[in-house]
Amino acid sequence: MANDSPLLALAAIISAGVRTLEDAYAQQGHTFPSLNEPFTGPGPLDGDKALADTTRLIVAAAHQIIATVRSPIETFQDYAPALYMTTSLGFVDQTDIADVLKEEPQGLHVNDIGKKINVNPVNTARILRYLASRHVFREVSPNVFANNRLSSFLVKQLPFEELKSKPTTKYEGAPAAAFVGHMSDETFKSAQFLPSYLLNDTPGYETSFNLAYKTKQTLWDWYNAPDNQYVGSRFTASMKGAGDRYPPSIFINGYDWKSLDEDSVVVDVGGSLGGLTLVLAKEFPHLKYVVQDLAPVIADSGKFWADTAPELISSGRVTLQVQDFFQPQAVKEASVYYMRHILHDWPDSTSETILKHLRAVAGPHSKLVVFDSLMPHACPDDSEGSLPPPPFPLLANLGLPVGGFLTLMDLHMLTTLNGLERTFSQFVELGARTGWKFEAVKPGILAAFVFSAA
Ligand SMILES: C[S@@+](CC[C@H](N)C(=O)[O-])C[C@H]1O[C@@H](n2cnc3c(N)ncnc32)[C@H](O)[C@@H]1O
Repeated sequence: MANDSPLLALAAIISAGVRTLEDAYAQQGHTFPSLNEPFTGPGPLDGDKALADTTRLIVAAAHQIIATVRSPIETFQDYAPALYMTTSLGFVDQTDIADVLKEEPQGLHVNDIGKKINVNPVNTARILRYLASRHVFREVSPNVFANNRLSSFLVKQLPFEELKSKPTTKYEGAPAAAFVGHMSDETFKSAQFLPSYLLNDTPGYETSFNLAYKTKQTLWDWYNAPDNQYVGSRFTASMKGAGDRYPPSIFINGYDWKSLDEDSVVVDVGGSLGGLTLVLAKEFPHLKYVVQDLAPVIADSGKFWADTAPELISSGRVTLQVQDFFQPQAVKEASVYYMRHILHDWPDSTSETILKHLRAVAGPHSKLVVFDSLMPHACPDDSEGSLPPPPFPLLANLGLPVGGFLTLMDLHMLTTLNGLERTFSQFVELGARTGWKFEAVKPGILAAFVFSAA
């Protein structure tokens, strides 16, 4: 019986999902994008929610089938040295190889690549072959490499050295490269210290990042130090890329913004450049928005708005404001204080301080809207906001594409900031401890929690 066999059931999920994808593309007169071709921008079906769900099921099943059929030793030979993926991608970022190959659709010999990036060609080939064997780049003939769909995503437009020497220049339009840089540089160094941090081998440090860099500064203060402006800007670009990945419907439907009166004031707490506010301001032009962040970020934000929607600044619809979470909140009795990817950056004690500052100035009708990941358990769970049970025999949190990503982000938060991705009850309890009453949650790839000040 096919469905009694986990392997056959996994294979069936994959083949049914692939059929759905192929049919959907065929109906639109397209073929599914080839891995061999460079990425040329979002495809016509990229925003289709049902197809995104199908893709997640395929990835979950494919990953689980590999874990099932592969011998355990081979799996650990893959998992334990995963650091070489990180370092190889970091090398590509620092040497601009994806940019070098951008104008070379037929590929370039490693001797020529080596000359252009000033690195020994034999070693360059070793890195590129490692990546090509994992579907990043393509070895089109011996020692000749070309961009493919994945590697072309790392094109930056500006060379690494130029980005580095102009601290205010961001990785514009290259969020994947910014993410790779952030992960392969300060994160990679910090993660090595995670076991030591957890075992408290070297007491007195708040995070693995602190231990790695022998600093007492938070990651935020460190980013804002004059010597680290480039890494800080890179992180901001990476954040914007992560934010832009989310379908706007999460934010538009996450709260009943339409119900707010004309000129109601809403505050993007820790809004970075203001990417989320831009989404909301376009959809709900009747509201007044305040984007708050630390001074260097608000300086970058000014440039972002000047480039993208200067009319919203000049009309006073959007205001940019320097505001530290840990100082009394300047905007009193706002209709909504909203925050995306903020609470996961901080441990409970600090998150409480942030929320109490907001509660102290909240009016009786103020709401708090928190957009953050909702951490699912890896086992079945019937708490509010939890995922619907997936098809047999997938992990309850779907493994790699959902639970895998969220647990990765959870460890990333722990490593760099001592933050955490929270479960449903952790969110509700955090609200209750700070005077914010849980009202509703809309689950999804990013959950929207609504709390009231009442
Ligand atoms: C993970 S990012 C999220 C940014 C934005 N909400 C988004 O979703 O794109 C966290 C933001 O918190 C800001 N931040 C960190 N410490 C802060 C503080 N003490 N006061 C105000 N903002 C702070 C950072 O500068 C950064 O922009």
